[in-house]
Amino acid sequence: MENKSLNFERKRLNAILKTIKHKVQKLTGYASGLKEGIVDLRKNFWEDVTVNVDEPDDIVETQASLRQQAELLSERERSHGQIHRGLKTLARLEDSPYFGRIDFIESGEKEAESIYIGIASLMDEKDEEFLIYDWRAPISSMYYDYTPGPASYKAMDGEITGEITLKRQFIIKQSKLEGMFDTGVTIGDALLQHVLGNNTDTQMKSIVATIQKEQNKIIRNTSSKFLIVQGAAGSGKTSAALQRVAFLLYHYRKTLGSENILLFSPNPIFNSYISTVLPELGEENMLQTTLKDYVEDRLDSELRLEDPFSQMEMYLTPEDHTNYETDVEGIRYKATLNFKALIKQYVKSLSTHGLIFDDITFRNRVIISKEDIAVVFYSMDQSIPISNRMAMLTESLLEKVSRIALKERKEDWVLEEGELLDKEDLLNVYKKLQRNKRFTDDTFDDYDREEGMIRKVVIRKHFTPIRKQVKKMTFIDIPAIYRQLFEYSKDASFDHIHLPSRWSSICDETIRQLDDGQCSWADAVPFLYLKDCLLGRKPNMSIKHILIDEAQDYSPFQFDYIKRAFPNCNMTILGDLSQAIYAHTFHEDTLLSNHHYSQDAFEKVTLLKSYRSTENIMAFTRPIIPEGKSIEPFNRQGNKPLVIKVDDSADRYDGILSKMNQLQNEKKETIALICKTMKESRQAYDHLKGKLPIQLMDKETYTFKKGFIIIPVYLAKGIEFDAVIIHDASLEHYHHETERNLFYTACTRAMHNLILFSGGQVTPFIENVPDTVYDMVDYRKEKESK
Ligand SMILES: Nc1ncnc2c1ncn2[C@@H]1O[C@H](COP(=O)(O)OP(=O)(O)OP(=O)(O)O)[C@@H](O)[C@H]1O
Repeated sequence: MENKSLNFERKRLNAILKTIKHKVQKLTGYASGLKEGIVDLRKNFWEDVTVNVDEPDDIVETQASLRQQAELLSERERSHGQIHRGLKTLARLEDSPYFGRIDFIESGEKEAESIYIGIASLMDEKDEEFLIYDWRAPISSMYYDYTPGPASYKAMDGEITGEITLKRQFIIKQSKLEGMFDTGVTIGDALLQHVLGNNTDTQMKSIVATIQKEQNKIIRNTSSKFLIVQGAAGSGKTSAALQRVAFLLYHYRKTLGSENILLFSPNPIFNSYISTVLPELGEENMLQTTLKDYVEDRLDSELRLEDPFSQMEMYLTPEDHTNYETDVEGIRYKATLNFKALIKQYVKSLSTHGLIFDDITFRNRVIISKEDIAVVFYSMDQSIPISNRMAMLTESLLEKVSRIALKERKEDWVLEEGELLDKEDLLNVYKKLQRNKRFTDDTFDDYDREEGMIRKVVIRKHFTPIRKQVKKMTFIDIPAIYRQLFEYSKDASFDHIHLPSRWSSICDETIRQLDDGQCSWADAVPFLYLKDCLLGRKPNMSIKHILIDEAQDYSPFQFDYIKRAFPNCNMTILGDLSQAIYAHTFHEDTLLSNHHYSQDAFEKVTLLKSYRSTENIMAFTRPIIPEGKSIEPFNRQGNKPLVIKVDDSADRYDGILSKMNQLQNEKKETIALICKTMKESRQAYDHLKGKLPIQLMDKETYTFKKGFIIIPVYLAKGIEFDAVIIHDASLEHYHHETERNLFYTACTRAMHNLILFSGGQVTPFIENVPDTVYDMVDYRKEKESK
């Protein structure tokens, strides 16, 4: 019976491959014909256009003829593009045409239809029947949602019900059927075991063939404006998010393109880590940014922006900082909506007084003084919002600048400078004169006119940049206004706004940094918020969907800012509270909390099953966090985690070196030594660099290679490795409650092996881990016994 099915599927696969080959041949034929046509059309473009500009009628005709020719060309180019994309899809299908099959009898019908599911649809040669359904098609959803038995799906014209009589999975690689499983449970363990048992890569893979039911809900959700996903480490949040992008691009293909979707990712390495998933699915990548890049773009280099990772280093190395408590309290407070309320209150006060302007200068001379600007601003109707008054002020300053420019044109220096005009400018002046000459024969007039034109050119050259600056509203000194906020609130108290206990010192420190031209990461979004309140802001309308990964690390203020910047967007927000590692997220209200969405349609999905790590590793990591009990491991066995106690640094690096080599011999492809900070990573690198080919990852690293790497935990967010070695899991290193999530995040990066080195007593974070689930050895003793 089994052989019969296998033979049947082999035969069918061969038939499908034949169809694909035919289609490839046909399309390649079309493509080369079309290409020749395009080349010819481009070559002969002007020959086929009737160009005649003698009479107005002829000009209109010429324009029409040109337009027609251009349209013809672009239509052919479009078709060529489509064929090219079609060929690419066929090439992907040829490699692995489908991964699933369900046999479905629709209610009222007698016979089951076999539905084969792959990464794209394929029609038969007559274009009448689907040989393969795209995994995103409505009917395909049953594959992910149901076991054999009653099933239904939502079609265009309503709910279709029926029964699944067979559910089958295939492993097809390089056109060969390598495996086949009939499954009783949702996307059975066999295929998932197979996929997860493999080594990982430096690039994430799509999970299209093994999407789980709970993940499918996230991927296909089209009803919520805010979809919030709280998912355990390794539960497939990022994987589901990327599949979701592919789904949305398919579902809304007429209105949504990859350029309308923006993903906020935790760091640049992550950007490259996930960059191949969508192309693997035949889609273009969405736009990607980090919050740091997004913010930096908007700061206009007014201030030097601190890197979030420098803030992180500071947070994790209290011993290196004198004002540690104050700094951390400042970071936490500036992350809150309380601080936003304080800024709002401050902006209100600026409506009547207190705005700080800059002089507008020209040739080292003040042409409009800051005092005059303030007078104009504050003489406007105070009921008009500040940002609208700023727009009116800009208009009035532009007019004033034009008047000054006109006056300035008569000055002697203008003519002097006119003599120094470059050739091109002079040529333009003469050409213009020449054009005008047909109207006059008077050479005196010409002389005056030439001088006038030269003066105009000189003035325009000088005043264009001034006008540009005025339009950019650089006459408002935002850094000074932001600085003034701390003077304004330093010793004040407000009725409804809470201030932290060390507020006065926080203000002093912030003022010191701003005077130094520095904007701390904690101040970045508040600064931009103030800037927007004063200058107004054009919301981004081209982005229609935003995804925020590692969302637990965003502060409420940062999230609020993103929400306002993209008011029309739907959002998918994914995170794990147990992996919140930033100073501002510890014990703070993060954007995974429901109340951020009280006024908006939102839905929350919780993912509890985790797929990344073996069951043995999960038995070790789950007790580290309070919520660990509810996380369900996926049944996949491996080695027990190993804790190695070392006495000194020589033993530590000896041990790490030997474990790394051992893991490589066991064919582990990505082996990461994870440290708490960058400082620690550098020290480890200095010890190991000559001894094995190891890559040190820092905030400027955008990609990583297979083999050995050293990385601080915060840069490893979202990424995974075959084997993880924790550089120092001692009590001394991880004991603050604030470091628990960091330690958990580090351990949960491991897929197959987890080894922890500890000098002295081991971190108390593993005190709830039963000692049966891991091995502990003393490095020295073990070495001596060998
Ligand atoms: N349905 C699935 N089929 C196959 N593999 C899966 C599936 N879901 C998750 N995985 C695998 O589990 C691992 C973890 O997935 P992913 O990185 O998306 O999880 P995450 O929730 O974003 O993790 P973290 O929060 O720890 O960064 C990846 O190797 C991914 O391929």
